[in-house]
Amino acid sequence: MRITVIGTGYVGLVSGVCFSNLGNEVTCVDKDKSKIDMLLRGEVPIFEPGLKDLIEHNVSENRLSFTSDLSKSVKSAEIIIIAVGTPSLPNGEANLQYIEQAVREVAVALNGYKIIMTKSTVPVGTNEHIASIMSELTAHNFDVVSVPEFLREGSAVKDTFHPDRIVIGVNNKRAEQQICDLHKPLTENIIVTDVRSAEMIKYASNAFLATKISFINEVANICEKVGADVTMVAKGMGQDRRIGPSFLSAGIGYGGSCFPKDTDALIQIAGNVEYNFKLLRAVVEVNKDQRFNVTNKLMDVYRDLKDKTITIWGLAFKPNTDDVREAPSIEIVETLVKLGAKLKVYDPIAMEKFRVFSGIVGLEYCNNAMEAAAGSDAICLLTEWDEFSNIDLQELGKVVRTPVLIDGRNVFDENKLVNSKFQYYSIGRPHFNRLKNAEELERVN
Ligand SMILES: NC(=O)C1=CN([C@@H]2O[C@H](COP(=O)(O)OP(=O)(O)OC[C@H]3O[C@@H](n4cnc5c(N)ncnc54)[C@H](O)[C@@H]3O)[C@@H](O)[C@H]2O)C=CC1
Ligand SMILES: O=C(O)[C@H]1O[C@H](OP(=O)(O)OP(=O)(O)OC[C@H]2O[C@@H](n3ccc(=O)[nH]c3=O)[C@H](O)[C@@H]2O)[C@H](O)[C@@H](O)[C@@H]1O
Repeated sequence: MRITVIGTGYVGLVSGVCFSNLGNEVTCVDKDKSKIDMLLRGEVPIFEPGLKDLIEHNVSENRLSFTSDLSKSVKSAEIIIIAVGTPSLPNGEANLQYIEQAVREVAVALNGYKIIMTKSTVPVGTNEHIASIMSELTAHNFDVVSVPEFLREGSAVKDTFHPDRIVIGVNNKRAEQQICDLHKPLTENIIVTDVRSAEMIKYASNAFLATKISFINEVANICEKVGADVTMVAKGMGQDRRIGPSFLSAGIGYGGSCFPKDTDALIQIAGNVEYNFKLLRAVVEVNKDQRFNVTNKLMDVYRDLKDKTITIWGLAFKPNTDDVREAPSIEIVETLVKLGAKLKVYDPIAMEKFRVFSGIVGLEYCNNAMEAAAGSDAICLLTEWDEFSNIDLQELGKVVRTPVLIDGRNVFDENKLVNSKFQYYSIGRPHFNRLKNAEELERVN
């Protein structure tokens, strides 16, 4: 098959690599020329484990190429994959301007029957809207198919090559056959639905995962008050096959380019048909509050943060990515700056993106975890990079000014902390919170 992928973000690049690796001839297109120039130079605009090698391999086999010439690329393709962004509008609704623009450009370039396969996350009814834009601008035949993407950043390559399932929303048998054939080498678990159901499956899946996270975070907050350990609670719950163990890690809440925007969008989709999605509204509200768990604990220890040196370990919204979109770190750092703290920050790969994206000034960016901790009055761990969980706590204890460790992701276990001098606070594990305030800290130091 000859395939054109429009958009070289996570979804576009990883799909492009996947389909070329399966033997198809794939061209990835982006209107952002700087991204295409980088890709042509052999650089990858995003950090994603395994992606660079796969791109190199498929380019060298002449199955994968990059261009900013959408029209030419569309003309030579049989399948056009739409993978452009669908960010939030101020009211939470999905902004479809990039989709509409891309579709218009595709329609104008059409030179015969093609399948338009939408991988971007789009509200229910959007693929019908895409078909109507196409019909207005071209006399050629086409089919529009919804194939929502379920990859996670940080494990995008693995998720794409070994998906739990593929959902194909399609209203036409000929297109169904071609798109099923395209995906068959990846899994036998292909679920064919109507287009609207496929669009809904994507939002419902993300909303359900976000619900699990907010649920366990609320349980964690209660655990702190009743003296239970949320990690034990999650383990005990997760062994029930009806519940499952995943997405029950309590912490500082979910971030990223998708859960926050997709939960907001689903609330709006419901609102547009006069349905108040009360449960999902609560999920979003719980998530917005949860990030302040870290700053609240810091305030419990110090009451006043003026002139205190606070270390931030981790800026990315999750490990193994440099993505900081909607990362809880942004609001936490902003809050601490407002409270007068002096901040030393470190992330293994997301610092440059954080600097540009957050626009927060006056931070000291450090070269490694130890350097960031030197002279610190408290370390706040916000992203569970291995570099942090593997740190030598004895050495760490020697470089900090005051040994306070606030673990927003519950990465340290009790055994590791026993012989360290750290006052350790985590999420939903109250028996770990060994000391309560600055006076007590001064007494032990
Ligand atoms: N990032 C992720 O992990 C996942 C994202 N999704 C969904 O996939 C979609 C894409 O997300 P990302 O890959 O994160 O995108 P992104 O926002 O990182 O990149 C989108 C790219 O599309 C390009 N673009 C926009 N309009 C264009 C046009 N007319 N012609 C050519 N290029 C154009 C932009 O320049 C940009 O490089 C979104 O709807 C998102 O919700 C779904 C699953 C996972
Ligand atoms: O639509 C999307 O873009 C994608 O959104 C998520 O993927 P992603 O945002 O890349 O990463 P996740 O691993 O889901 O993590 C999202 C956030 O939830 C947090 N999280 C996750 C799991 C958990 O138990 N607890 C928790 O706080 C993470 O720290 C992170 O901030 C979904 O998992 C993907 O299936 C989906 O395709």
